[in-house]
Amino acid sequence: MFKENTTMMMDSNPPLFDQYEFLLQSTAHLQPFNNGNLPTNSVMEECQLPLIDLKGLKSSDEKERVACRREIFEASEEWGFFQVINHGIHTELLNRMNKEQIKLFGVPFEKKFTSGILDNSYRWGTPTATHPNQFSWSEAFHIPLTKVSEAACYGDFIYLREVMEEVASAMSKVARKLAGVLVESMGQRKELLEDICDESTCFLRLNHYPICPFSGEVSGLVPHTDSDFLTILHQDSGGGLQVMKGSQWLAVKPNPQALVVNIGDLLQAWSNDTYKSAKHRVVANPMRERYSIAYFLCPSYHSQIGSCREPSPYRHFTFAEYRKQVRDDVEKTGYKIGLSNFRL
Ligand SMILES: O=C(O)CCC(=O)C(=O)O
Ligand SMILES: [Fe+2]
Repeated sequence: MFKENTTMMMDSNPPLFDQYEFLLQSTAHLQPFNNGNLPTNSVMEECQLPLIDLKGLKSSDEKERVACRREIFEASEEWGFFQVINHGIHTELLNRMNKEQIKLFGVPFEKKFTSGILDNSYRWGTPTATHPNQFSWSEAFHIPLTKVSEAACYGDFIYLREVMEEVASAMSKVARKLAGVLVESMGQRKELLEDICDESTCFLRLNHYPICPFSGEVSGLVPHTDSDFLTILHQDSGGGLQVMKGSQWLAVKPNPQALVVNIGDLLQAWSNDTYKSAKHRVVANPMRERYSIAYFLCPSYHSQIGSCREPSPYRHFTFAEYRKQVRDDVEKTGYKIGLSNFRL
């Protein structure tokens, strides 16, 4: 196990350059193809996502409660993405998390890779990429919620454990509250959500996007939709997150008071496509690194993902089936196909 007092070292970043170069060389004979995924350096309008004040949900005035629920519904229907303020998570906690995250990613690469820290959940680059435009210039830890409290996962990062526990619990509350509103808005009982959501499959993802010298050609995180019910994201102030609306990429303007919320594939399926699981990506940055933390609200593996109203546009499937299909597709093609594989 490693020591927390390791100073920030030049070799903390993974060898993204080598992996990317290798991909470039091994695909040099192929026709270049642009499937619309390539990032762009061109100046893009920053969009203000719908900004929802969650204090409305607690209002003693029923009209205000209804109006807030409607805003959540409409943003999920129109955008699949929104920001929330007065979400109940202290800025001070998020700042502490950010500091611990910087320390964690500052550990030498070899240690992150081999020490087994955070349940062996360290990932970097894109090992499944078969083409440079499938490559993500980033590193991450994906920690199942069931492991967040386990002292053995942290080595000497004792303080990180404390902060992660607090963040996981706070983000979980926000995620469940919002998903509950959305489930009720599609005419379902919110207890159904409580029954099928399970700590063993929910997870936290800590993302780090190192400075990238190829920022015009490669993404920080390739375009994707999330394979969950709903995601809560805290990003730093540097920007870089982009959302697909219609057929256009829009840059999300960071708001230091707000958390970003996005609908995942499973709520899109359950709502018969009323809610949108919108594609999003992170552009790479040649000047500054970026950190974010995401909480993914997921059902237990055996849960059936059905439909709020028959006929459903999708065949019913379990979360385990969905995960397996996504993994198989990525391994075979380099891409996630996602919900369209399940469309009837
Ligand atoms: O870092 C971000 O802003 C986005 C992260 C994300 O989309 C993910 O982890 O699924
Ligand atoms: Fe995502």
